[in-house]
Order: sequence, then structure tokens, then C-alpha cells
Amino acid sequence: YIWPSQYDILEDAYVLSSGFGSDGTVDEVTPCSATPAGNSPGRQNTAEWLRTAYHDMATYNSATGLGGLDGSIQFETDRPENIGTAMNTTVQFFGPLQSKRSSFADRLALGVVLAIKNCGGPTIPFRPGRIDATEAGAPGVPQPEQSLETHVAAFARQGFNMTEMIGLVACGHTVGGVHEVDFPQTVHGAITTPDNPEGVVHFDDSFDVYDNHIAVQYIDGTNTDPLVVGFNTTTNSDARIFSADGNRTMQSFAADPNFFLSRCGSLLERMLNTVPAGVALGDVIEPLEVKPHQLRLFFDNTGGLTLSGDIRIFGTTSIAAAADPADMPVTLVWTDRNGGKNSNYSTTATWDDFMAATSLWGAVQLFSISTPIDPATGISSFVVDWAYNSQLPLTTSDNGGSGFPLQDVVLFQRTGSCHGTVDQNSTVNAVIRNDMGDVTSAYIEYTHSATQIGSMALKQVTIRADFVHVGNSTSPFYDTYTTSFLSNDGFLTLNADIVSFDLFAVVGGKTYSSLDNPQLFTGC
Ligand code: HEM
Repeated sequence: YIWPSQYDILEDAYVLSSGFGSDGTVDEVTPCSATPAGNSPGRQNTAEWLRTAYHDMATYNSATGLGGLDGSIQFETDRPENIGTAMNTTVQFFGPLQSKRSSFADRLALGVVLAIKNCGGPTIPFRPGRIDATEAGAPGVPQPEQSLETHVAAFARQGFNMTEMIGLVACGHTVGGVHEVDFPQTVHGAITTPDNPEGVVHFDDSFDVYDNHIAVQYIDGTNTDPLVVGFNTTTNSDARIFSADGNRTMQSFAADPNFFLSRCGSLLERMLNTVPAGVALGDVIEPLEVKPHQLRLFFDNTGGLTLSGDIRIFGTTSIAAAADPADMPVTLVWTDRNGGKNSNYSTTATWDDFMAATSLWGAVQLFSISTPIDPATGISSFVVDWAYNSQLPLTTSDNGGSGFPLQDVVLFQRTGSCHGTVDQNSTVNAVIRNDMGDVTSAYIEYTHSATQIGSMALKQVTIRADFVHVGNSTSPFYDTYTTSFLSNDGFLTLNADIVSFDLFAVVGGKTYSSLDNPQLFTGC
């Protein structure tokens, strides 16, 4: 995984948990008992996300390779097997976080990884690359009134044997609980408005900690799990499942909290990585030590170039944890468009209080950059010289050897670019170097979210529009190009971190691209 990558947005979402640059996913599940915004007390985001992810995956058929974690749950929330508002709430939360480079299914899987870690649970390796279904899949989520044989068969279809089924159910039913409003046949008399208007009865005494109490209480007889000790034995599916191997799995979980966590880590990893045949997941995301964050090269209306954005530094050592960002030297040193060096080609990255950020996985700091780049000499790559404090020798981070690459051939021009509302064209201006040969093709791929019939889900729509040559620009090195297109997204997702557009130009027979430009904020 080398920057830039199609998974940069998800890597940032994995690393930046709260504060500057974070997309709000971890805040939504902090504390672990956190309730969906505007919803009843007693509901728990972490539990709803985990249950939703399981219900999305639970329709997988290992014989046909159909189903799995593919976001099809977005079309299935009105099925009886998905009863309750949890799935819709989850779809509404993750929908706007989708983008061309982060599917709903990836967002949901990542949400579960972050939420469980945030509740004190295991580190579940996260692999990106899930592809969203465009319609509902087959039904098949297990129901509590079904027999043990039915459940064993359902988990076998999903790819899990009986021991793994017991584990996966315990790993799910350690947070959250059963709600009387949706399961009156299982829970009775728990609705105590206003404290508990939906009548939730938790699976164990630590519903807001990801721990082995579900097993400890099951074994020591203090169990409150309504699917074990409920008044209606027909719906006591956890009782049948947990005892299916003579309680051996639950005993091993109760005896060793760390064994429970590690086993849940690997079972949930498998659950999240159960995807339709043909979907190839990427490598496990490990935080990069030094990474550009929304770093972009822009053409301004005075004929100059501006490099702006942030440099992110992540570490897991005690020195990293103790670092004071105000005392961290961070310098960006670039090479010009011909790979040449010059002592003037450098800029200091600065930290400010408002840039404070945290990560569930270690210490993270961001430093901002804004520097003019002379178009005459341009830029082709850079390295970052940095240290955890001003007394330490500098480390040079060079992105695995060849530096962090940048191109200055095709660039977005903010001036004159604007966002149309519904039924009104958007305009995007670009500049392209005029000294590198013929421009045989130049176009934009603009991706936005769109609503879909039969679902609360948003889908990604990409519009391709060709640029036309306008003429000179304010720089002798660049010509101006423009394009106009109907985006019709009605300002649905004005999130510059998420919505983006890519520019492409074939110049002198070579293709150059400027990827992930931010959403257009200026109205036309
Ligand atoms: C035979 C298999 C299963 C059955 C019959 C079953 C049944 C149920 C039922 C009836 C509820 C109550 C839902 C509500 O009131 O909102 C529930 C909640 C839950 N289930 Fe399962 N479940 C099964 C497997 C799993 C698995 C494998 C996971 C995840 C690994 C899981 C995760 C959860 C979570 C986190 C909740 C709490 C939801 C909340 O508090 O909002 N379940 N389950």
C-alpha cells in the first residue's frame, strides 16, 4: 500500500478516529453505549451496526457464492427477518459516507471494526474492496423461533461450522439486547417509558463493553440474555445454540477473557470478509507512518500553483504518544518537474490547536501545508523530513523509496468552477500544460450520490464530460479548458472529504490524472 491509492479515503477513515480530519464514525459510537442521534434511550449504535452487518452477510450462500457483505441489506430492511429500525438507522448513517472509493459495504464493515475496538474489543483486521449490490438478495437471516437444526444449516450455508456458529452468536450477543417493541414474543414488561421506551433487555450485564460476560453469566447461571432465559422457550435460540456442543465453547470463553476476544476477532473478521464470489478484497489496511492528507495542487487565478493540504504522522511508540505536535519539526522537500533539487524547494508544515486528532490505533498528528509552487519549475515529487521533537534527528519519509508523487500537467482551477443545483449545469475549469505535446483527450469523471427507488440507499453515479479548449490562462505554461454538465445531485452530499472528481488528460501520448479533487462548493 503506497500513496496514492484508491483506498486512501478508507485508510484515513480507519486511522483518524476523532478530531481534525475524522469523518465522525467513531464519535457516533462514543461512548460504547451511544444512542443514534435523535433516537430513544436504550438503543445502541455499536449493537445496531454489528447486527446490521451480520444480517447483510447472513444471506451468503457458500455453494453459489451469492450474497455476503455486499450492502444488499439496504434493499431488505422491510423484510420481517430485519425487523426494527436499527437497519434503516444504520443505512442512513453510512449512506452519506459512501463515495466512488468507499462502498456502503466497506463503510459498514469499517464501522463495525472501529466500534468494536472502541468498546474495548479486539483489533479486527480491515480489508477494503467490497462492492455494493444494486438490488435485494435472497432472504435467509436466522430467526429466534427456528430450530437448532435450521440454525446449524443456515450457518453452514454462510460458511461457519457448529463451533463457529456458537462463537459468532456469542461474539454478537455481547453488546446490545432484545427490544420488546420488535420482539414482544421474547421480551415482556420491559417497556418503562421514558427510560426504556423500546423495552430493551440486554444480553449481559456489560452491554457497553465488548467482553466475555455473555459467556461468564451463561456459565455461572446469572444470565439475563432474553434468548436464553426468556419466558418463551420457543424463541430461546441462544440457549439451544450455546449448549449445542455441551457448553464446551461457552466454557472456554467464560474461562479466558482474552481467548474470547481473540476468537471473536477472527470470527468477525471472517464475517466481514464474507463477500460475493468474484469480489477481491484489498490488503489489510495498516496505518501509514507518514501520509499526505487531502494534499492537492491547484492552479490559482494569478497564474501560480498552490500546494495545500496536510501531512499526517502516525506512530505506536511511547515517543509518538508523548510527542507535543507544537514541537515537532515537519518539512516538505520537493523536486521540480524534471526531478531537479534546489535549496528553495521546501516548506514547513505547521500545527495548530484545531488540528488535534486521535486514533484508536496509536498517536496521530496532522500538519498543514500551503505553499506556492513556481509553474516554471513545477513539482514532481516530495519527501517529508520530520521528528517527534526538535531535539531528535530528522527522519526522511520517502513513500517507500521514490517519494510522494505529484503531477502538474492537468490541474483543477477553482476560479470559475461552480456547482449547479437541480436541473442546472455545473462548470469545472481546468488548466493543462501547453509545452508537452498535443492534448488528444481531456475529461472529468464527476461522481455524486443519487437516490434509488425501493431503497433508502444512495448509489454512486459517475458522469464523464469532455473538456473543451478555451485558450490562454493567466500562466504562459498552461491553457484553460472548461466543461459543463448536469449533475442533478441537488447538493445531496456536500462533503469534500467524500465527494470528489477526477480529471484526466492525454498529453503528448501520455495520460495524466488529478484525482480526488474536492466537491465544488461555490454555487453557479
Ligand atoms: C441464530 C442466529 C441469531 C439469531 C436467531 C439472532 C437473534 C437476535 C434477536 C432476536 C435480536 C434482538 C433484536 C432487537 O430487538 O433489536 C438480536 C440482537 C442482536 N444480534 Fe443477533 N441473532 C443471531 C445471530 C447473531 C450474530 C451472528 C450476530 C453478530 C455476530 C448478532 C448480533 C446481534 C446484535 C449486536 C444484537 C443487538 C442489537 C441491538 O441491541 O440493537 N446476532 N439477535
